[in-house]
Amino acid sequence: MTLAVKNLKFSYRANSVLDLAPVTFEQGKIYGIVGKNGVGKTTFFKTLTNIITNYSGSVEIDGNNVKENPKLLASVGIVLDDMELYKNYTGLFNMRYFGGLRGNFDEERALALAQELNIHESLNEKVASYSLGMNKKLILLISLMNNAKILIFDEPFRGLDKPTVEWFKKYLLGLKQEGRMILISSHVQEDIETLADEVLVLENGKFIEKFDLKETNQSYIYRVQTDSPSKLAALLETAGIKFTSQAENWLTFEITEEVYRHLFKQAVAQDIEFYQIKKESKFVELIK
Ligand SMILES: Nc1ncnc2c1ncn2[C@@H]1O[C@H](COP(=O)(O)OP(=O)(O)OP(=O)(O)O)[C@@H](O)[C@H]1O
Repeated sequence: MTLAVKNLKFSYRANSVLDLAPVTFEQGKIYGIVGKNGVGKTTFFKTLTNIITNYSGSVEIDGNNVKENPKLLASVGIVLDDMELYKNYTGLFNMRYFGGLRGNFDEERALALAQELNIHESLNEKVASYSLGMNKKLILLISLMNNAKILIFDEPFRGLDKPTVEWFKKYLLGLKQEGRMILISSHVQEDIETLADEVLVLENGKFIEKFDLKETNQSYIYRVQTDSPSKLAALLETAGIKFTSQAENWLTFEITEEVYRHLFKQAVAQDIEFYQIKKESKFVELIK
């Protein structure tokens, strides 16, 4: 299964938000969609799922146009931050209602998932009485319960407690193994780094960079605070590695893990002490 976006353009009145070159997403992969606040990540997800339809260009699932064939969205699950549930009804009502819209609702599976998410005991209470986290869990449950082949998550971890985030990350990796396609946005670098196979950086309406996080020889940005900045600088210069120096004896440079290991050994041999080491994927620089 593929999800293809072809020359998608969208504006909120005079505010042009998306103007994308063609891009294709494949099954069995997790894609991180990242960018600064307000660049259009949520808008992008809304265009993929017919929440916004007045765009030009096309969104296609296996070559079929989603705007013209909304039934294709039966294979798509989505979680958006501003998603509204029926607050004056119970969690169970919402689960059955949204499940029924799909036509392939498996209540047993949904209840098992509710148990894993630890909201099964609250399903008979009105959603209005739910905490923010419980509300988010119910939205997650609704997106996951239909066995969707394509899953879209806009900031899915916001509002969840740590154990649920850990559970959910493992669950997502399991879904990927099963061959689902997952698109996820998060402002938390670590979430993207631990989950995504590929990261697409959105800026000025376009995906300006794509990073393959599974590439074995990728380089990272290292920041090291050391007791001997001049000795470390000399080491880096000898190795032909460009670096910049910052206040408080921090040095920043971009190298692969293998080169870093070698550099670290050399530093130890020369009695250079590293007080603090920070390692970041390159996409992080683009969204600061
Ligand atoms: N309903 C709307 N009407 C008009 N403009 C909107 C609307 N929703 C979003 N926008 C604007 O569209 C742009 C993209 O917003 P969007 O919410 O898609 O960004 P985002 O990347 O998801 O942001 P964040 O990281 O803050 O969640 C912003 O300039 C925003 O102000």
